[in-house]
Amino acid sequence: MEKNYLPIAINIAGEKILIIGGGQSAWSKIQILKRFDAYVEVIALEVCDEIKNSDVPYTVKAYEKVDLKGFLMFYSCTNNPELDAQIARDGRNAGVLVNIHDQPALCQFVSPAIYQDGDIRVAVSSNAKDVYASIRIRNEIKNFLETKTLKE
Ligand SMILES: C[C@@]1(CC(=O)O)C2=NC(=C\c3[nH]c(c(CCC(=O)O)c3CC(=O)O)Cc3[nH]c(c(CC(=O)O)c3CCC(=O)O)/C=C3\N/C(=C\2)[C@@H](CCC(=O)O)[C@]3(C)CC(=O)O)/[C@H]1CCC(=O)O
Ligand SMILES: NC(=O)c1ccc[n+]([C@@H]2O[C@H](COP(=O)([O-])OP(=O)(O)OC[C@H]3O[C@@H](n4cnc5c(N)ncnc54)[C@H](O)[C@@H]3O)[C@@H](O)[C@H]2O)c1
Repeated sequence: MEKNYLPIAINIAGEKILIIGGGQSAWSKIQILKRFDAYVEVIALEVCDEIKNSDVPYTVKAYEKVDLKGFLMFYSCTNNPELDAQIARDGRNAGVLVNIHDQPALCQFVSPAIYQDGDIRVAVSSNAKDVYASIRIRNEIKNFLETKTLKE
């Protein structure tokens, strides 16, 4: 069935979120999740310096299905399509929400482009069809809201 993403706002403060992979894609995700106070853990064969120098706990190991246990959701950033497909299947079987970096066909949820001003959040999604449109429209909304605030 064709994907049809419901945009929701989910509380992740203190929630356990797993990142599989420790490269720059993983680091980008971690920074966003930490802004929203998630409890993030990483497992990866190799971890980049940014993660090593952060306060995010990481384990250097090969992914195993059992690693998913106890997490609300996870992001796979392994850059390995075969492994990602296996991880996506494991996530569904384990009932843990799956995001596979830059592979919307394998995702149960995707991330919108966000504008945040305190408690106000605007999220723009293209149903994972055109991320560049999402970013452009988010920027237009941001400019509109910031100009409006300046005039008030
Ligand atoms: C909004 C944002 C949120 C976030 O990541 O948290 C986000 N991508 C961001 C940045 C970004 N993404 C890409 C670049 C270019 C540079 C690069 O190549 O790295 C940059 C720019 C950058 O990195 O600065 C390329 C890209 N992204 C995806 C694909 C695959 C595909 O489209 O098939 C390709 C290759 C496309 C191609 O063919 O060129 C896929 C996805 N990107 C999504 C979200 C989800 C769909 C959202 C929706 O519904 O519209 C989804 C499905 C991922 C998911 O959520 O699983 C974040 C905004 C940062 C901000 O706020 O400014
Ligand atoms: N935001 C982004 O997405 C972004 C930003 C800047 C640059 N890049 C570039 O895109 C390219 C890809 O980056 P990336 O981070 O997606 O991939 P990467 O290849 O850098 O990292 C993949 C990670 O997955 C881990 N991994 C692989 N197999 C594993 C297994 N079986 N078990 C556990 N861990 C495993 C590796 O150890 C590594 O940490 C790089 O050149 C990067 O510099 C991406």
